[in-house]
Amino acid sequence: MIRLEHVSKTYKSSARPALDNVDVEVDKGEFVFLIGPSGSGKSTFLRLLLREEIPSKGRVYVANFDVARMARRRVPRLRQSIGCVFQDFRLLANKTVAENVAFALEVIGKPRPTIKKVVPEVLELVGLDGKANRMPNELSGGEQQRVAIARAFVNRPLMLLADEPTGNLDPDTSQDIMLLLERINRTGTTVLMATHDHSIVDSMRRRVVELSLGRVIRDDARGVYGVGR
Ligand SMILES: Nc1ncnc2c1ncn2[C@@H]1O[C@H](COP(=O)(O)OP(=O)(O)OP(=O)(O)O)[C@@H](O)[C@H]1O
Repeated sequence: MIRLEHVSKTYKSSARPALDNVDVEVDKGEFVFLIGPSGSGKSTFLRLLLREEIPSKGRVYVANFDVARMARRRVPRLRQSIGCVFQDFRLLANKTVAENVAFALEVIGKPRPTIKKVVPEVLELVGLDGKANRMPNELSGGEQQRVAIARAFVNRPLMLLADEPTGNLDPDTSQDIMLLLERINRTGTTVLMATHDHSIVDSMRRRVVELSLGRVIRDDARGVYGVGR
């Protein structure tokens, strides 16, 4: 599903590589935490998968895409197969919950009857039935993140990339969001989540890939956040 082969990325303005000879393979349906201190390369890793950046060296494969080498016109197809969730939710403030989710389908040209059918289904899946007509500022942080997850998942992507999805949430709400991500993972969707949240990583005991200064320093099948620390 995801394969990085000898991937290095050095940004123009910096001497040290943000990623340094990284080899990682993630199979379909896996749930993987990407951890490491600030600046260790987690966001760069995710951006390479989306072709928001191109590696300086090495190859990046996502599904059947050779991401760094594919034609630019195919990039939207790649991005349609990847749902994204962020720390700051990134909802459209002037659209309702249902409109935010529908918008993700409108921009890829889904027919209106399909949209009318699947939006309520996905809102129910994320536990937001009854809130379809609320505006984002009428929701709690946890509810806003549920909308963002619904929007990311409504097109049934092959994988979900989550960059610090619980970073703005309290511990209980974070747990609820993790249960939801687990549920999405159980549908067969690969989940890759960058996080600093020790307690979540420790409680879930999933695969942990740890970066330090752009290198993979640990890859545990059922890891915790900090071994020997
Ligand atoms: N657009 C950019 N231009 C130059 N340097 C960058 C750019 N983006 C990231 N970097 C540098 O690359 C390194 C890795 O950054 P990255 O954002 O990938 O780390 P991170 O692990 O996601 O950090 P955080 O947890 O703070 O988000 C850092 O040294 C950072 O300063």
